[in-house]
Amino acid sequence: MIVTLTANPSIDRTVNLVGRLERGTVLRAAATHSDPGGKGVNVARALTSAGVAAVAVLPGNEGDPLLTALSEHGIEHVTVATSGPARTNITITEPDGTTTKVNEPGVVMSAESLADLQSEIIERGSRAEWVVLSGSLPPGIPTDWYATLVEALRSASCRVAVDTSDAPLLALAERFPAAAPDLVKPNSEELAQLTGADGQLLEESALRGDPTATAHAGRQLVDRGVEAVLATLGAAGAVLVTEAGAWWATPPPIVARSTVGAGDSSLAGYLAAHMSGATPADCLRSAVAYGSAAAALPGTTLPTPDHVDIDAVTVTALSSPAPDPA
Ligand SMILES: Nc1ncnc2c1ncn2[C@@H]1O[C@H](COP(=O)(O)OP(=O)(O)OP(=O)(O)O)[C@@H](O)[C@H]1O
Ligand SMILES: O=P(O)(O)OC[C@@]1(O)O[C@H](CO)[C@@H](O)[C@@H]1O
Repeated sequence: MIVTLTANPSIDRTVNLVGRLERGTVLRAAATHSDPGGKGVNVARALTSAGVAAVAVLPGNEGDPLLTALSEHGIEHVTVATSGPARTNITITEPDGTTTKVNEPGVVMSAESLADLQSEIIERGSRAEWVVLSGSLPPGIPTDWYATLVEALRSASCRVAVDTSDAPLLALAERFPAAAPDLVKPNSEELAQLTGADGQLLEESALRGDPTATAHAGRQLVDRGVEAVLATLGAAGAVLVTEAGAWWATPPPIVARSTVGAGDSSLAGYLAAHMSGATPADCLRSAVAYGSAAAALPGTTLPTPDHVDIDAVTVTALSSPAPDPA
């Protein structure tokens, strides 16, 4: 069983524009649709479609449209009461595929709801193979909460994966190695936040065929206690770094329609393969296959195994980046 935590879930409202996004004008939408969202929710959705048992833990009150949508999608979920309905995050897509996203801050979480959420995760973590801590933290949650959770889950037998950004990510890294997870899934920007690298350069050099800088940045985190770093690089695929080595996987050519949820699908693909006992290289292959399948789908539509072409992904072993002399 995989338990995902989404402290800041959302309804993802996608608006497909007829033309280009022009600031300060009235724009016409060709179509709109809504999906249940939030990073951990997306991971649980993709895992469920892949036939891997998953439960999404999130704040939410009975009658919240997000919970109704989760039930309609057949996603197992557990909620703790909170102070209001889930936020709505807006995705605006233009006909050429350009995507603009506006995320609300989320519902303020009381100390009581936070304590309930923490107990739920720790209790469920003690019976799970993996706990996945994903996404931003809503107002009311201390920025170092993920660090606290990772440390609290140390005594449980589960593995812990974290996918977050900005202050919660930096607060987690400040408490490495005590709070170093089994897996982190930064994108290029997040890897840059953690290591001081230039995120755009990491992606650009991988796109030109050289992922070495990403492997070196990932190695810095392994040296600080993280067991595996799955660094996703958009169209350039992803790099996996562990103590044992580093690998780069590139996706098949696709027409990207919406990358929203691509990172979450990558994480789900990695975990689904890991649960089946796959090698690190094959976990990476599955991550990139799921990520690129998601990027080819509209809005926050997540891939099912039918969308995923594992064999179309190319995996290359990289010469192992040396440990940081510092
Ligand atoms: N343009 C693209 N072409 C092919 N694959 C892509 C493209 N964009 C993303 N992907 C796939 O999706 C994975 C995750 O993408 P990315 O690095 O953008 O994650 P992210 O920033 O975490 O995504 P999210 O928007 O979900 O937060 C990549 O590793 C790759 O497999
Ligand atoms: O605001 P956060 O928590 O950082 O990200 C939330 C979000 O953008 O992440 C998912 C895609 O990864 C979407 O479903 C959701 O809207």
